Amino acid sequence: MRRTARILGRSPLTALLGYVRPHAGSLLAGAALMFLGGVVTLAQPLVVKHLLDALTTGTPYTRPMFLLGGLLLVSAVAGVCGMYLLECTAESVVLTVRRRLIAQLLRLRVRVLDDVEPGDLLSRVTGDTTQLRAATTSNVVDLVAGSIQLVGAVVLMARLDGVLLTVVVLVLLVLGAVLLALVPRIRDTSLRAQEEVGGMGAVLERALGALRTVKANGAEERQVAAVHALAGRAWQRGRQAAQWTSVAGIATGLAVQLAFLVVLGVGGARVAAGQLAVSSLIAFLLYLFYLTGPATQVVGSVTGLQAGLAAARRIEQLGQLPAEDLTRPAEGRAPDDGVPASVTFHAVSLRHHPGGPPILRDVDLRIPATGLTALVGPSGGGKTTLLALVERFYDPTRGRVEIDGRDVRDWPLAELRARIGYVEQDAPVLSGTLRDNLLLGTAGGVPEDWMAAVLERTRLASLVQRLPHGLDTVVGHRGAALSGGERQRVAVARAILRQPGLLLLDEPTSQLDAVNEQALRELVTALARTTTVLMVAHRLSTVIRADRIVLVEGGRIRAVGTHAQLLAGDVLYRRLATTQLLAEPLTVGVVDSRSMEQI
Ligand SMILES: Nc1ncnc2c1ncn2[C@@H]1O[C@H](COP(=O)(O)OP(=O)(O)OP(=O)(O)O)[C@@H](O)[C@H]1O
Repeated sequence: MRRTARILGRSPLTALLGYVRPHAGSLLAGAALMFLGGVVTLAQPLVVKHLLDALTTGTPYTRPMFLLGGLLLVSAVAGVCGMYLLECTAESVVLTVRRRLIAQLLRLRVRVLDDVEPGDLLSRVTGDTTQLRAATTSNVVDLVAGSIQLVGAVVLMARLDGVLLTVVVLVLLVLGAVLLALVPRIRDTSLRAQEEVGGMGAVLERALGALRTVKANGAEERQVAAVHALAGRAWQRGRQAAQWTSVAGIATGLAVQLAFLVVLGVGGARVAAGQLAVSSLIAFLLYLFYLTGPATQVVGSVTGLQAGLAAARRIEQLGQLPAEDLTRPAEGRAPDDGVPASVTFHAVSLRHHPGGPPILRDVDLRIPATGLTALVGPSGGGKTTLLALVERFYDPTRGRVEIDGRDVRDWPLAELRARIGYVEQDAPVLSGTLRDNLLLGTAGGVPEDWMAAVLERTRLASLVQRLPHGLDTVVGHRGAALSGGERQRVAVARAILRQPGLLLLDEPTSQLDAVNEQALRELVTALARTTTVLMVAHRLSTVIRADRIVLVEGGRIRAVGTHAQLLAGDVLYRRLATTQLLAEPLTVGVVDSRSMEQI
C-alpha cells in the first residue's frame, strides 16, 4: 500500500480541515474560551505594573489587587472550560473519521484486500486516527491563540519600550528561521514512523492469525524476531521525529532565555541611565515570561501538526482505495429472491495482475436453473475463482458472467449478492452469538420454525442444545468454541437461511465426518431440486450424485458431463476418480480426506 497508494484527492491539510468542519461550532467555542483566558492573562502584567506604581507612590492599591485576583480567576475558568470543550471536540473528530474509515474498510473491493496488509489498514483506523486528536483541535487552537498572544504581547511590549522590543523581535526571527528548517524533517520522519507502525501491525496480525501454525512449527522466536525488527524500525523513526521535535523545543526555550538575559542587561542599563522606569522593566520582563507559554504553544502545535498531517495523508490513502457501491434496492428484497437462477460464463478470462499468469482462460459454461453442478479438478485449477466471479469479488479481464441472462456487472451489487448463498472454503465464524452468525445474511431475521428446520437439516440442532445459552451463546473471537466441522455446518446453514436462488458451496464437506457429510449431501441434493447449486467438490460420493460435473484444469473447462460420461470419456477424470483424488470421507483419523496430491 505504501508503494501503490496515491494521493488522488485532497491534500493532507485540506483533509485535516475537512475532518474539523463538522465540529467547527464546538471547536470555535473552545477556542474562544482559550482565547479569552489568554487575553486575560496578557492583561495581568499591566495590572501588576499599576499595583507596583500604587505601592511605591502610596496611592490606594485595593482596586488593582482585586482586579488582578479577578483576572486570575477568569483566566483559570476560561482555560479549564475551553480545554474541556476542545478535548471533547477532538474525540468527536476521531470518532467521525474512524466511522468513515470503518465503513470504507468493509466495502473495499476484494482485489484491494489481496494487495494490502489488513494489519496496516487496522493501524490506520486505530493509530493514525488517534494522531488526529491533537492535530485537529488543540494544535490548531494553540497555533492561532499562541500566535495572537505572541502578537498581543509584542504590541504591549512596544508600548513599554521600543528598544527592548527590537531585541526580542530579533531573537524571535532567529527562532522562526530554525523552525522553518525543522518542520519538513519532523513531517517526513513522523510519516515514516507511522508507516513502520502500520507494517509492524500487519506482520503481527498475520502471526496472531496463524498462531497455532507458528506454535506447532516452533516458530515463535522467528516471528518475535521479525516483529521486533519492525518495532525497532518504528522506534528508530519515532526517535528521529522526537529528535527534531526536541531540537525545536530546546531552540524555543533557548530563544526565550536569551531574550530574557539580553532584556535584563539592556533594560538594566536603560534604568540606570534613567531612560526607563523600574516598573516598566518589570512589566516588560513579565511579558517576556508570559511569552514563553505562547511561544512553546506555537512551536508545539507546529510540530504536532506535522504528525497530524502525516496521519491525514495515510487516512486519505485508505479513503481513496476503490470501494464497492452497496446501495440497497429501494424495496429491500429483490422480487426474484428464492427463484432458481441460471449462470452463464461467456468466454471468461481472468488475470489478477496485468502481465501476471492467466487464472482463467476462455471459460464457456452454462449452468441452468436448478440442479447440482459439481466443479472438480486438480488444486489451483480455478474452481474457487469461478465462484468468486459469480459473487463479483473479481471482474473478468475478458468475457462476461451472467445470472439469469444479465451481466453481473449490470446488477446492483447488493441485489446480486442477495440472490446468492455463499459458503467459502475456510467457513469463518464472526464474533457474536451463534444466532448472530446464522442470521448474518438475513437482516430482518427468519421465522423460528424455518430456523429450527435448517438447524435440523444441517445437524446443528444437537450442538445448539449442548451450548450453555443455545443459539444465544457467544461463539467468541473467530468462533473458537466451534470445531472446524461445526463451523462448516454453521456456514451452510447461514447460506440456506437466506433462501437463495443460487447456492455457491466451496468444499463445504472438507471437514465433516462421514455421518455429517452424508446428511449434508442429502440436504444439497434436496435443495438442488428448487435451487441452483454450484459446488466445488473433492469427494467422489458428492460428485457421483451431481446433475453435471465440470472438470476444471489449468484455468480452462476441460470437460462437462455426468460421472458415467466423464468416467468413460476423460482420462484425467478417470484418474481423479480411480486414484485417491476424489476420496470418500474418513470416519476416523486426523488427516484431511483430500489426497496428498491435492494438498
Ligand atoms: N488473489 C489472487 N492473486 C493472485 N493469484 C491468485 C489469487 N487467488 C488465487 N490465485 C491463483 O489462482 C489460481 C486458481 O486458484 P483457485 O483458488 O481458484 O483454485 P482452486 O481450483 O479452487 O484450488 P483448490 O482446489 O486448491 O482450492 C491459483 O494458481 C492461485 O494461486
